[in-house]
Amino acid sequence: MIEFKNASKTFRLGKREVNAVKGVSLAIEQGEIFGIIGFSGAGKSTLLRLVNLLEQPTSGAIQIQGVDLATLPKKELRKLRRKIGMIFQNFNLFSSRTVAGNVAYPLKLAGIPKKEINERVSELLSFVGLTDKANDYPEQLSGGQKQRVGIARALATSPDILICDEATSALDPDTTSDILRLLKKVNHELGITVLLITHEMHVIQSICDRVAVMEEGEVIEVGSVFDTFTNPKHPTTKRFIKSVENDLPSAKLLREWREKGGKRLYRVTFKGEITNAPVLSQITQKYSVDFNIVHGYIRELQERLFGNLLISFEGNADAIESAMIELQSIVDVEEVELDAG
Ligand SMILES: Nc1ncnc2c1ncn2[C@@H]1O[C@H](COP(=O)(O)OP(=O)(O)OP(=O)(O)O)[C@@H](O)[C@H]1O
Repeated sequence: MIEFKNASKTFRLGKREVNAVKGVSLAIEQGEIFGIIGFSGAGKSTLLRLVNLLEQPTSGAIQIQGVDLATLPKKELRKLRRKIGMIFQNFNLFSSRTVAGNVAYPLKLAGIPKKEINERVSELLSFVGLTDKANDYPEQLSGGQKQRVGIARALATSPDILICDEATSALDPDTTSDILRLLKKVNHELGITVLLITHEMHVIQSICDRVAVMEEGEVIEVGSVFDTFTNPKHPTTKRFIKSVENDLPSAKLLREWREKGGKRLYRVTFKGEITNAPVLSQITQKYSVDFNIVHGYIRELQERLFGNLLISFEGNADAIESAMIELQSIVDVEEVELDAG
């Protein structure tokens, strides 16, 4: 539905060129929540700004529902922009307008009659849970409430797409969760495609269906959130995942484990149904081997389970090897490289 076709954007600063977006090809499907993650300067904001032509691509194209934005006459482009709502990290509300006034603004611009505007505004404020704040001014609101106004305003013209530019980065963790829940509701109940950028992996983990990882203007990895979390390919993706999933014990815990005689550690990963099966106990019993879970977690990602456990085995070396071979035929097992320390 939103398609980047080999899109690039180069900024010229005097003699210097900044290649903010380099040959990005991505297709974002209608109705999905798609996240773009990257460190500061990776090119995320620039990529977003190409979607509503706030920036023109230097080369390549951006298509929405098959229409190349660059070919649209001004009037058509204005019409299309109304179908793309946008929310921002710093909310961008009009401080001189009330909550209702902010939400009404895009409807006024679109020339909607006053009575209709009033009805739509109260419907939107009820949707975002701010009915009682209609006559307040932005400065009287908390950050989370301001973002709710931003969302109501972005939804006013019934967009097909909602673009979120670091929408939760200025909010505390609880408020972030509330806003992410609201974005999920926007997607589920209104069928709106949500395209968000963030530098926080937990945002991707909590609401996205798919994720693209950006670095130095390029998309270096793209896939479902489940696949990306359970099988990240690029080192940068791995770094992002480490920020939410600590998959190694601390040096202190490892030292204690070694002091108790621990030598070899294996990472066993379970995906989906198998997470609920007693695989470990059955196989270790069969070969009379003991096992000890040193570290790990089991998570629900996109309604599927994913387990990542660090395990040490005790018993006869041949029996451990046989158990390991059988285990490897069912789940992923790899020995963890431990530094000498
Ligand atoms: N209007 C501009 N003129 C010149 N350079 C720009 C402009 N906008 C962005 N850049 C440069 O393009 C690169 C990508 O910036 P961009 O803001 O898209 O990254 P980002 O991933 O969104 O980072 P952040 O999270 O810090 O906003 C950076 O090097 C930035 O300095």
